[in-house]
Amino acid sequence: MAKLRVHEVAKQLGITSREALNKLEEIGEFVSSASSTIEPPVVKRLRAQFPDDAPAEKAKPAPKAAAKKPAAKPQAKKPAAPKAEVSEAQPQNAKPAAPKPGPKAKPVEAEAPVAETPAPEEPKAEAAAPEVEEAPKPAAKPAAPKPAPKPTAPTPGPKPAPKPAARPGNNPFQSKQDTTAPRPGPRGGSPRPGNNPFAPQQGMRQDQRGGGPRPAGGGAPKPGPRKGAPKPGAKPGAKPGAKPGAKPQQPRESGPRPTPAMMPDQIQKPTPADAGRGGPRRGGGGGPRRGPGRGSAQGAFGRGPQTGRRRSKKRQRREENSPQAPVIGGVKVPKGDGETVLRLRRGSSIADLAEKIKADPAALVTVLFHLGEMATANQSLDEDTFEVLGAEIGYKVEIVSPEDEDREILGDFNINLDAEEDKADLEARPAVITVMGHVDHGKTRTLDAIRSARVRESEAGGITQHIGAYQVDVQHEGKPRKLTFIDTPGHEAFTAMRARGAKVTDIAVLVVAADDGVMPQTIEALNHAKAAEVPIVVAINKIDKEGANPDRIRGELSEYGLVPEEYGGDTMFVEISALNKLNVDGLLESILLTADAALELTANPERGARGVAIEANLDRGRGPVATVLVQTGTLRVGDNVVVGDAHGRVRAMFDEYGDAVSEALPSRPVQVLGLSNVPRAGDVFLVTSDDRTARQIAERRETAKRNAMLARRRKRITLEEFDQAVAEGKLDTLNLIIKGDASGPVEALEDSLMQVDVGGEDEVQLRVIHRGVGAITQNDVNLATVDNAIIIGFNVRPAERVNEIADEEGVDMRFYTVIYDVIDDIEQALKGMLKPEYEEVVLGRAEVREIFRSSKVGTIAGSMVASGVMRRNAQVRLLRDNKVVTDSVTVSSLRRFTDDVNEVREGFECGIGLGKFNDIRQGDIIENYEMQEKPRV
Ligand SMILES: Nc1nc2c(ncn2[C@@H]2O[C@H](COP(=O)(O)OP(=O)(O)OP(=O)(O)O)[C@@H](O)[C@H]2O)c(=O)[nH]1
Repeated sequence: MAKLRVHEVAKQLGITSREALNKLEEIGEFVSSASSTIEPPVVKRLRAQFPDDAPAEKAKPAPKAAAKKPAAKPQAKKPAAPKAEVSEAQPQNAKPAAPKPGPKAKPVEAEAPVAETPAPEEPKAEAAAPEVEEAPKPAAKPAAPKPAPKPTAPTPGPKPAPKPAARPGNNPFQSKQDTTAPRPGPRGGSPRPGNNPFAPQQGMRQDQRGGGPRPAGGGAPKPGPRKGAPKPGAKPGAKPGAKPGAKPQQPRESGPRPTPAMMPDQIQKPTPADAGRGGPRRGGGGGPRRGPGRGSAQGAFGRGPQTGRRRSKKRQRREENSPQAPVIGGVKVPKGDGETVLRLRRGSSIADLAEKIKADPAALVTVLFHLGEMATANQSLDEDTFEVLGAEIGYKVEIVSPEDEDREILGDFNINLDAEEDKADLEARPAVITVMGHVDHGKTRTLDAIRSARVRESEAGGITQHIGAYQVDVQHEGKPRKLTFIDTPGHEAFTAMRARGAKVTDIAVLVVAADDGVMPQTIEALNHAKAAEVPIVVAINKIDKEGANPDRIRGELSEYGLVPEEYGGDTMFVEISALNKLNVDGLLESILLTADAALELTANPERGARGVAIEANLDRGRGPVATVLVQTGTLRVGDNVVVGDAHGRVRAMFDEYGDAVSEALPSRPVQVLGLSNVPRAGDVFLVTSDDRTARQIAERRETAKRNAMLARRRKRITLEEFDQAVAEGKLDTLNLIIKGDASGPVEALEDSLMQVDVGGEDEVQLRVIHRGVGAITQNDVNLATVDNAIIIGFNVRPAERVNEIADEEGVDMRFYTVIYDVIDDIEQALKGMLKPEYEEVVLGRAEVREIFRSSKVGTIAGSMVASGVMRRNAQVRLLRDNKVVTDSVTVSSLRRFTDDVNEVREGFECGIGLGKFNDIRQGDIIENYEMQEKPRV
């Protein structure tokens, strides 16, 4: 029988084509245009919508049309499945239920009774509905249009191969089977789409479209309502011939459990759709006609079609209201706008991130998994991982620096270390000085000379204790002044404290032996002081020695930017003999003059003390003992203090003479007893209002420290990333530390580097912040840590344990034996050309055995992994007859059966999607490869 077109039917009904189309859509039929043909059952239903014409229609196709579409529509309309694939799969199942019988009147009748059986199941379907609603809506719409084409399909086979599909489900590449066996599937569930790795996507979908599904689903359900409903019991046995036994069950199976192998989501999703809509409609096409049995089932779940529609709208609304709930890696996570910054502490876990964005940690774990990283929800992640994860879900994740973190901790206790002091409260404080210089140039002796020359009268000649620092009295311009010396010579302690963010030193005294001249560690110390922007006073020592040549020192240091005042510069050079205590006063005076000229040293003594721990140890008798340098405020016995992660009440304080003191003013070093444990040098200490606060701060710091240990240390700059850092505005200077086996090559290297063309004026700068001879030491790493420098080792290696420290700190150390290689690398890094070298590594090959098309994911290559492994997101080269068809695509989807997987190993079948690239054919070879970074030699 010729099928009618929409406009023809419209004409018969005396309505416009538009109205007809609208009505069709309203009843769940999607027809693309007025010239589209529609199936007789649909015609009938359409006519039924216009009662006046009812009689006329009955005369026509009424009998067979029965109730095909209704069932189908519901599914179609419903977004049902979260994944398009699934939603499509359903229709299949649904339709199959009522295979082809539809067209024939008899089968329909036979189904009637059957239809009733399904009813009870509907409830279940409904129950499942919520889950379905959770599913991403997007799929819904796409699915809907598909139903339209079906009208044509129904006709095809009156009786879909009864038991055609001989368990196609067992075929991993079922699509084919699907195409042929779509109808059978619905029935007894013979198709077993669940076993088809590609079922959700292609096979099933296509089937659906093919029309098989619909007719089936539609046919089955309707029959019930129309014919069956009125006289439920009458027909049951009537037409069993068609497949009596089978049909009754089909309707149910169609949705809920198509096949045992089917995935749960597939099973559940379809069900609701079918039940919600199909059920009711079938049941009676409306309350009134409904048969008793059915009525009851429907009654429990609302009014069929309407319920479904209402839910659909609700879902739609929800969808619109939460447009930021994308599906990433198959899970739903709230999506950020790409700008929102999330600040996380070091050592934070996925659970912490999830809490901030109110997401399900498990979902984030899945997203991360799809990004190629595996982590549990409570595992600490490093900065890079958070960055990648954040980018994926639309957030900028920032890991707070240790300094910021501490600031935040203190902020929680209303303590602000950066708060400006009221100028009126500020009073002058003594300068704090560190003595640095090359080995054996006399640092210790200089400190001794100062100490012994300036100790308090009563202590003259007496023994002072080493507590890490001491204070001396000086008469300057007729006024008594004080100076505080850090009693640990060398820049190691200085750098270590600086690396911890503590700024202790106000002035550096650079000791240079007049008989030896400027040596590597002289420069090293000089660089450290410069990096810390600390003014320098040069003590030219050992002038008593023969061969002492102070002017040579002045000249040499001028080359390093320390120009003596007498040469027109602003650095004070003082000639001393530490051994003979010669001109120690001159040195002290120069220090004071420099302090007065270059610095404004003030502090507010009238407040709770704050400062830095200079050194600490565990004393067998006294417990933890820490020397702290008060930087502001006054520390008193009885104060509650917190130093790093140690806390306690100051039980007693001692000065450098071993005398007990009751209070310490700014710049005063004192030994403190009463702490809970031993702090580290460089830890900040502060007085708190009560012991509870001190304890809580200490605990928070301890936790932060532990977290930091757990998380991998943040990466500092590497040569390869330098251009990126410049591009991002994070850096404009490439700091280098050069260590070599001899001073000659080091100097030559530095000279050459200085000649490197660094580009235009506003381009980047190259700065050698330190150079030296010998192994790379912890100091070098410390300096690199502080100044974000890269260490160049020229014919030298790191000293013991330094490798680990550099690794922990994320410091990039590079080793060379050829000077030109260094120049080359630096040059390229400056030009942004120093890209890591990569080499291609083939991961595996797969043979394409079947091709499946899916409207959602495009072409899927049903393949067998012939060797190696297929990995999701890895690059792919597609070979056809050994010729490369493309090598610029990646594995965008990888499935084993219905599961998304990250990799599939040799000997297993899988479905491979190459994104938008669809030119895949049977027999093609998919070569999976990745570019791996080649270690530089
Ligand atoms: N003649 C003379 N010898 C000095 C003078 N200052 C220090 N020395 C000697 O130089 C040697 C090293 O002095 P230290 O003070 O230990 O030198 P340092 O820089 O502290 O050495 P390290 O701690 O090893 O880095 C000692 O033997 C001192 O006696 C000086 O002014 N004149």
